Amino acid sequence: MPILEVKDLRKTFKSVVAVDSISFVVEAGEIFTIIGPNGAGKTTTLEMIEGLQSPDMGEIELMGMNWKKDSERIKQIIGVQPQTSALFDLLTVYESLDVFAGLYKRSRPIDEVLDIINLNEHRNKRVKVLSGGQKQRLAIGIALVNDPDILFFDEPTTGLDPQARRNIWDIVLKLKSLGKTTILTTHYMEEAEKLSDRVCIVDQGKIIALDTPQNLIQHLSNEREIHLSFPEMTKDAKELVDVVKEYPGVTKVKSEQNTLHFSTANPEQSLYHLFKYTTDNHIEVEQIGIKDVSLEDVFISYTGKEWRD
Ligand SMILES: Nc1ncnc2c1ncn2[C@@H]1O[C@H](COP(=O)(O)OP(=O)(O)OP(=O)(O)O)[C@@H](O)[C@H]1O
Repeated sequence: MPILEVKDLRKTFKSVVAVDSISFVVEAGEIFTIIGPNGAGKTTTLEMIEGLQSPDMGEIELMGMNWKKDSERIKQIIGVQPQTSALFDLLTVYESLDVFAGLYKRSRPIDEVLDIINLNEHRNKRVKVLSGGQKQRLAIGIALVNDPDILFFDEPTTGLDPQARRNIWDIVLKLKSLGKTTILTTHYMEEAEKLSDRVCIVDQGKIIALDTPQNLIQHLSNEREIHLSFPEMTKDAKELVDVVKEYPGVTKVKSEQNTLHFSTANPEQSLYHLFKYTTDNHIEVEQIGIKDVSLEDVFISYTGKEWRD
């Protein structure tokens, strides 16, 4: 059952079209990620759904309700992670959650929230002494105090180190196991790929692709990047550059130090020929690597632009 439906959403700021006819449906229980480069329109889209900005055009339905008629009821069923800069430095972790819990009719016990965000042992610490990752977890906790059905996290891991980022991923997955629906934005392709049930890639205010990470990757061409390194670059190994160039579907062949790199649209066939050649010619191979296709490649293929975190 769809828990959120967004239809033809549009928002402009003077001459800037921030969001340009965006439509999608999110099913209950999904982790739905909106990913895109800086200025793509992620935050504006999220804030319109959260009721913080009003669209110029389009419709938003949250569990069959809309902001014009049902704003008080919608506020009870959604959870929005505040910016960490909006936290109160002098309150403790527990007090911060307690203050926000007081704003709602429905609530989840604060001890349970502390368990979910893994901050139980820091419950009596003041916000100002928390690390960046702990502050983000507290901000997620604030989104949970009213036990909402739908959660919105805007770039919850930006600026965090890899471990702190993984801690946030664990929380998002825990929330999924509790039956919550999460809509998040991110700059990080790896995050979108690991966490999401479906990914919505946006660029310049428009959706350029929307599907499961697996489908997005599979629909891309079969092309793979392969590299082969040798203990030493013998004459035979050097000649491989010219040999590999002739294989069907092979492009971008180059050799760097002791490694041969190439792309191929026929990975199985190219590897078969390559191994036969190295065996027949007694060329010793040290290491072989095949780069997985990632969401980053999907972005590049749709937009023709490089992806930058
Ligand atoms: N209040 C505003 N006034 C004027 N322009 C705005 C405003 N908010 C957003 N924009 C512009 O709208 C476009 C989309 O911005 P938005 O913040 O939604 O992108 P984003 O994908 O969230 O980017 P980032 O990853 O940098 O946060 C950008 O060109 C931005 O400069």
